[in-house]
This record gives sequence, C-alpha cells and structure tokens, in this order.
Amino acid sequence: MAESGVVEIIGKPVQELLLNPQNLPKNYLYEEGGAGFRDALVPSQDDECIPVLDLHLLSSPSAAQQELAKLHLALHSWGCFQAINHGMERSFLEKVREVSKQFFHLPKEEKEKCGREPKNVQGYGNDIIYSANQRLDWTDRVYLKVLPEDQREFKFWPQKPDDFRSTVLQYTESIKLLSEVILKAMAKSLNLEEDCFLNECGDRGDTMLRFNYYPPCPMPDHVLGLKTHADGSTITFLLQDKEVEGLQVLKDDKWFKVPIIPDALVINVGDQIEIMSNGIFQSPLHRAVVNAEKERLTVAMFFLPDSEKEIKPVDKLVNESRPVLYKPMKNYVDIYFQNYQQGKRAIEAFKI
Ligand SMILES: O=C(O)CCC(=O)C(=O)O
Ligand SMILES: [Fe+2]
Repeated sequence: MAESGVVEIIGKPVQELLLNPQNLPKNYLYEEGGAGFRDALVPSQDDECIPVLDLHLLSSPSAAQQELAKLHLALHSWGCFQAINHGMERSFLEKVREVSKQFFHLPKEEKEKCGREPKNVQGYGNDIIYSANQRLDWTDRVYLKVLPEDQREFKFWPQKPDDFRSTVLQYTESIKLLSEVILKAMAKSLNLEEDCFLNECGDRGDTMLRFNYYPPCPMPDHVLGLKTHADGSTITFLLQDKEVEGLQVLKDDKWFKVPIIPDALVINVGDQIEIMSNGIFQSPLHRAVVNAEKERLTVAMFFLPDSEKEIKPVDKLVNESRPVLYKPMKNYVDIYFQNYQQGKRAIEAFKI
C-alpha cells in the first residue's frame, strides 16, 4: 500500500471535479490520446469476437467436452469470455446495478459516511495516490472485501439505499458459486484434477467487490476511466453497464471493444491464474474508456488465493517442452497495487 511514513493525499471524487470541468487536474489527461482511445476495433468476424460461452452447457455431461475446448481456447487466446446462461435472473442483475447507481447519486455527505481511509482500498473513494505525477482514473468507486465472511468491515459498506447490503450479500453468494464452477472447468480443460485450482487457492482467500462509477467526461479522448491494466486476481467477474460500452481488451496488440450482451458476465483470467497455468491462460490487458454524455457503472468481483498460499505454476503443467515460466510468490496483491498505480505490470517481476 502507500509507503509507510508518507501521508497519503486523498483525491477529490470525480463527481466533484465535474463541477469545474474547465479545470481538470493534469493527472487525468493523456496529451497523446487523440481520438485513439475510442477507436478500438469493433469485432466484425466471429474469430475477432470475445468468445461467448454457455455456462449451462459447460456443466452438462453431454456437451461439456466441446464447451471445455472452447473455454481453453478462449482463455489461451483472449484471456476472457462473456458468460451467458449462468443462472442469475435478469431482474436480479438489474437490482445490483440499480442499488449501486442509487448510491453514487446520493449527496456527498451521505457517500462520505463510508469513505475510504488513507492507505486502505476499502470504502467509497478513488485511486490511492502514491506519487504526485501518478495518472488518475476517471472513476469513483466503492471497494469492499466481501469474503471471507468474518472479515467484512461494514463501516465501509453503504448504508443507503436500504437494500444495498442484502443485494450485495446475495450477489456475492451467487458469484462465489459460479467462480467454483469456472475454476473447476478451467482445471478440467487443462486435463488437471477439477479441484486443482481451488486447492491451490485455499478456502480463506479474499474476495473483493468493486463498484466502478464513471461519470460523463468532458474530454473523453484524453481521459481513461480505468488505465490499461491486467487484474491481480485469479479470476474476475464483471457485470457491465447494460447500455453504455466502455471496456476494451488488448489482443495481438490491437484494442477490441467488449460488446454489451444483455445479462452476460464478462469473466477474465487474472495474473495469478496466468502463473498457476504456467502461461497457458493469459491475463489480458484491458482498460475502460469514458463517455462525454453518459455515466457508466460496472461491478467487478475479484477472487484471490489465501495470502498464506504459495502461488506457482502447477507441476503437471511444467515439462520439457514447457519449462517453468514464473517464480513462486505469496501475497501477490500487495506488490500488484504499487505497480498498478505506476502503470506497470507486477507479473513481469515474476517471469523467469
Ligand atoms: O469497468 C470496466 O469496464 C472494467 C473494470 C475493470 O477492469 C476492473 O475493475 O478491474
Ligand atoms: Fe480490470
């Protein structure tokens, strides 16, 4: 987190900067942006589209083999896919988006009741600022540790709207179950025991939930909602805004827009599965662009291994033709955050 002894300055919420749009702090601006950020390729042919996988088929014995092969290919080439037929009702996903949006629309004083504290990522706020020239993201967030249950710190959880907490608890339970389905399928698609990744992660890992609120931005060609990054998780689930696009994924050095598929969840591999899979699955670089007129809201859930567990490539994925590619490590997230805010990839430090 922030270096000890250094007093951290907490930046203003982006929603407040908007009150004075002529005077945006320069840390938000990419001079070289041009129209570039928003010109990402729109997938045109099937093989240029982020793969779409049917989770119901993935768990049905007759179709599973074919779906597992699709999963393997998706995570090898893109590092992500859109999951449909995941069993969560449209009305419930709507509710998750609705309570989150209601929170960001509350008066400043109400939101600040669960404000982030220096050197802590949890609560309402925005980027931890490590250095004066750090690039800032055009986003306000609520960041919560939702699992393990006994580590929830409710002082950071919004008290309003009234059904925020119950909705988050239900959403967490559903996504947790899905994460187990996906981690098992991923292991099977690599011909590993289905519990392999679950065992590697342990059952006391943190699960973090982040509500990303991107207010409209007066300079969308020169500002990013979320800078280019890969996630430090094992896997991440993203519930996109149902109307406003913004997520882009880098593949073969080209940026692709991730289209909105109603009710789909975007699932991506994070650095820690890239490491455990010895690089067979790729943790993709991605970013979020902003919109001049419209606000955008997304909900990301990140799964992490037990901090006590040593993370390293699974033995069965190391052989003569595929030597070990990453060094073992523990508690990757701490290193991850410092690198992230400097626009660097933590995983580079673990490559052999
Ligand atoms: O909001 C988005 O589209 C991307 C969110 C994301 O990448 C993240 O929260 O790590
Ligand atoms: Fe991300």
